[in-house]
Amino acid sequence: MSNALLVAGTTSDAGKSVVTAGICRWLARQGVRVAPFKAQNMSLNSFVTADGAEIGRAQAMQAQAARVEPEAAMNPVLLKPGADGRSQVVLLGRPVAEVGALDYRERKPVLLERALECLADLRRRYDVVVCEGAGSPAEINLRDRDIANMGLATAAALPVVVVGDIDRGGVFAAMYGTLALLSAEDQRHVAGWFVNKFRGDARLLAPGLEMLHELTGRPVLGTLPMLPGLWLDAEDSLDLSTVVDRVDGPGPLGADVLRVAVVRFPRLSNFTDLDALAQEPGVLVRWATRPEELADADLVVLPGTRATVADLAWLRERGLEPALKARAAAGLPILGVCGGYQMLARSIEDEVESKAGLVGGLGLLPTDVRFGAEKVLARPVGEAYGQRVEGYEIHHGVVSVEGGEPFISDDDGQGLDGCRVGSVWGTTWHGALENDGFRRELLCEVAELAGRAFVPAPDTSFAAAREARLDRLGDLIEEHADTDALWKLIEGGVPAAGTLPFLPPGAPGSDA
Ligand SMILES: NC(=O)CC[C@H](N)C(=O)O
Repeated sequence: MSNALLVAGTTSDAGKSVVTAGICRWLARQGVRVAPFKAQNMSLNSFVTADGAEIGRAQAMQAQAARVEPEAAMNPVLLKPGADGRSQVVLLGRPVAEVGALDYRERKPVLLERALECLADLRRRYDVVVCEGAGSPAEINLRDRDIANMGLATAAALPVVVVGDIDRGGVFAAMYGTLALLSAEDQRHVAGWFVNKFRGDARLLAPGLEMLHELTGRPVLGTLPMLPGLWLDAEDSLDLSTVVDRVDGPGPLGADVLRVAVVRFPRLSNFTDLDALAQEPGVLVRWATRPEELADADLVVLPGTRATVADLAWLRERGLEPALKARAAAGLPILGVCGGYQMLARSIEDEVESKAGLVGGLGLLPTDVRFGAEKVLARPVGEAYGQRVEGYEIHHGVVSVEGGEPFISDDDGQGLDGCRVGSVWGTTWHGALENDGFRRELLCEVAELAGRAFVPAPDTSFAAAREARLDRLGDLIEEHADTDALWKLIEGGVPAAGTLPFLPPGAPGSDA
């Protein structure tokens, strides 16, 4: 049995992550031990595994869909773009280099080796590995050094399915063109299509699917409907409207809603922290980039960022500093998370991330930040408001606190993390807001400080909401894909030579 499959896409955002997660959940329900894998992910949304490795958030979500523990091998290479066109390369969970696009290209053969080792290891330990590609497999300028799409599929003998987004239009051309621009060797691996985000009449679509099969020799293995309001912490789209379906969701409990404005830093990271707030009935979360947009907010959140000093400079250019200071002086709530918490400090000394040296912070908390070369990756646990708080840490900057009150404490009430002065709070921990009890208490306090008759629902469970969504993805595959054909592909591996037609012209320069 081949026991693996690669899910590629005609474009970024076609829905590879969703299809991968859906296949993982479908297989897990059948009692199959399945693991997700993505050789290389470029994202600022990451997650820390139980053993302290940093991986892409999408693979952590897919591991949850598979009901297995996320681990470094599931995403061996994570690229985190920074302020200066360079990216931090995280290899097997740890940062190893800062590179520009050209130097990165040089490293790819070595990275492919590591990715192949991880994939082989997962295939030994799991019944099935569902791999996700990156971008499009037909990027003809990048094929020679590809490690995430056909470069991986050919090296690891993976059958490939290609997902196309029909909502954008042009899905048949995108699929046909994707195949036709692959070399004969690569084309051998492509075994079928997934049409994603469909919202039309299936009877009208059917002839197109048949024509595509006819034209390419490959069948459509699934036509997945658009799921409105589907929130996934995998997405890098920054589209808060997808986070929660307001029309069908429950309304506020009290007389007022609570307005949360999140400062949209250019290098925003782990904005998934806000998903839990947006899940709360009656909490309206929106982005802000101007002082006027903070004016009527009950809570302003300064979220995490990959580039603290550069994004602090951006915040100042946008004229947000006086607005934040006036808020704090008026006793209105501000919450900083990780990079946002760092900005609230008196001073930031950074020879690592921005190399800017000593920079003045917003001075809203009695704290000072010093960036260290070593990245802190941790999964801490503590308590606040008498509620358990589990979080995760991903940062180079270390905050030292001199005064105020601790925000999160250990069992004995000793400060563990964060600082609070009046209506300004900050914490290094991501994920804190996913803790239901803690989130409700914090929102109650925000409502009181902001003078709103807002009451958090007593029963919102973030974990249950996430689980329900993973189930919907499993349903999507079970109900709308040809699961028998999918299973045959996973078992049978790359179709035998000569069984699938070659579509000309093939990749430029290949001898197909
Ligand atoms: N997760 C974050 O917000 C990181 C903050 C900052 N860029 C650091 O590395 O320290």
